[in-house]
Amino acid sequence: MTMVTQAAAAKIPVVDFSMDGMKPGTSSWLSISDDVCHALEELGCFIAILPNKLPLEELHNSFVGALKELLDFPMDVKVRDKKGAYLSINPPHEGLGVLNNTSEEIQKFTRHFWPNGNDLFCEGALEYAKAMEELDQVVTRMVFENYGVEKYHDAHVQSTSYHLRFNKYKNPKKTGMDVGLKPHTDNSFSSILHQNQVCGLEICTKDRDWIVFDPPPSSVIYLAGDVFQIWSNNRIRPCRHRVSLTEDEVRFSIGQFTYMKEVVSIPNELVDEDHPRLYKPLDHLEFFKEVKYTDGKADRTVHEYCRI
Ligand SMILES: O=C(O)CCC(=O)C(=O)O
Ligand SMILES: [Fe+2]
Repeated sequence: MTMVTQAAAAKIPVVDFSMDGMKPGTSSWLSISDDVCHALEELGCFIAILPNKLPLEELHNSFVGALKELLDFPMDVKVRDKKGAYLSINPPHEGLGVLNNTSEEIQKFTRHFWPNGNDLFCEGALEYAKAMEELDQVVTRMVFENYGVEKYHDAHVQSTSYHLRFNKYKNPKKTGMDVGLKPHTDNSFSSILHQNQVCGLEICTKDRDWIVFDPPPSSVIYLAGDVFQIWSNNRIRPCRHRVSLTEDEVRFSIGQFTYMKEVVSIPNELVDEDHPRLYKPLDHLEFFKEVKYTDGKADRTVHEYCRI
């Protein structure tokens, strides 16, 4: 295993979205756009400090606090009529997903577990999902603008579907297992992760060092997935990450993953002599129909699927 480094040279960039008056076209917007693009090209991720309007502290006391109760439901409740939404990728890991996190789906998901309702969970999840959706749209807009292809951004937003997943990792001291998730990149366009107070997410640098995600207050981590790389014709680096369980505690995390409903094609503006077209247009949903999983491992990557 490679060393986990916390050296000052290998830090995850922090981008602050909480500044007042950050509007498209302003100098702070442009400078943040540069930071976002640079971080996604170099490391495939950055830490985002969220706008103050999202009361993350409160959400921790309500919605994040309910994750324990959620993942403690008996297995038959967790798997029942939630096709594909229950998932155990590695023995210490369990995840439950809302496959299309519209408010209707989040309400349906809540009623499945709490037939008499659970407003704290449902409203917290809705508020969280909305804030992550907004963050994703700001980030993709910044990248599209930075590459001079902002005219495609509205269509991109229209084509995006958002999925939530609530993850639990059992206590490693109790199970004797410390690998939460093996190293991987996500087959999403983008992923946004948030965790309870238990660390464990690690990011792989270009030099193959692993850096621990130790979040500052009010923050999440934004990760580029495989499809972001494909869309950008290899400019954006998909973030390689893993989960190592080192603390004597149960770990919870929340992921929001974006998938594209329409075919993803590389914008012509991003193809030139220095950047020949590397990928065929990708039907992301078709990919998910064709890919086969064994023990949580896919039989092909999105890259293999659409590489020219
Ligand atoms: O739990 C985490 O922090 C990471 C989750 C993750 O990498 C995934 O669900 O793909
Ligand atoms: Fe992941």
